[in-house]
Amino acid sequence: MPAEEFVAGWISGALGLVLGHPFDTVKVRLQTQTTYRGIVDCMVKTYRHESLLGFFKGMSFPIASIAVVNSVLFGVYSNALLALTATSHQERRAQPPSYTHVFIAGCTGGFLQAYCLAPFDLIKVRLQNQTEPRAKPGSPPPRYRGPMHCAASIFQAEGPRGLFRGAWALTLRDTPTLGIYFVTYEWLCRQFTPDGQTPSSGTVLVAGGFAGITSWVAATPLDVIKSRMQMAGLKQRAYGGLLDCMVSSARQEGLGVFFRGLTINSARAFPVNAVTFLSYEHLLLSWG
Ligand SMILES: C[N+](C)(C)CCCC[C@H](N)C(=O)O
Repeated sequence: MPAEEFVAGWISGALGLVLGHPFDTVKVRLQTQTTYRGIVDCMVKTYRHESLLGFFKGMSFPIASIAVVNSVLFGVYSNALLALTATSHQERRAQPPSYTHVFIAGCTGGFLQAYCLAPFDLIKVRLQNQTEPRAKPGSPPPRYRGPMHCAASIFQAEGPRGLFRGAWALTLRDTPTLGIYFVTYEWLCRQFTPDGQTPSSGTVLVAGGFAGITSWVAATPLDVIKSRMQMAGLKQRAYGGLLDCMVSSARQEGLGVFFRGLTINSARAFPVNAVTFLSYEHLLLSWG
């Protein structure tokens, strides 16, 4: 496996991520805080209090982790398909796997990547929710000084298990929805590509973008619960568990709570996943 291409894949994954991060910060804030009236209000307040930098809080860890998380997801997906259908990536255009196999392989990849993602995602969410402006003399410092300090504080206060707060909700969110992700991607590619041929770059971009949107739409209800459970360690409000978090959120805020961040999740998902799939396909093609 040539190293340059791995680096290229990581960079394009990272590019997608940087592009999507401001949307992600607004989403996390809308999901876990009640001070904002909507997307625009949240953007304006964030900009006023924290400048453009506010939108990029909590980004360094996801950038560092995307190499691991993406390789686990795509690596496990492809190897699960190999085990299920006995075809390698190159053979799959000529002998396309069934959608059931694609779904099972996607769920397997999703399940395993969720565990790699959990601690990074927790730290990201905690940092994104710090609304204090950057170090102004005289103002109280934010609780976490950065990702390492955040990880160390959680570890000290709660031990290693603390770093996996919300991991269950994350696994439940990602296992089925990554199955949906790969099924949507495969289905759209096959619609626009003559049998046996490799999909064009345009097709890959559109199919990747819509795969991202579809899976995020399906994932949003559990995404809200996941973010709330990750924040629960900090706020006074503690949930008895996943179900308790669902029920009490719905009771207090109505069923609409499960769709918080849906618009913004979808807007972010298109560019991020178009770029991710394009680099994935290009790398595999160039490795031959
Ligand atoms: C399964 N779920 C919808 C949660 C994520 C699927 C897309 C993953 C991609 N890295 C992204 O950040 O958009």
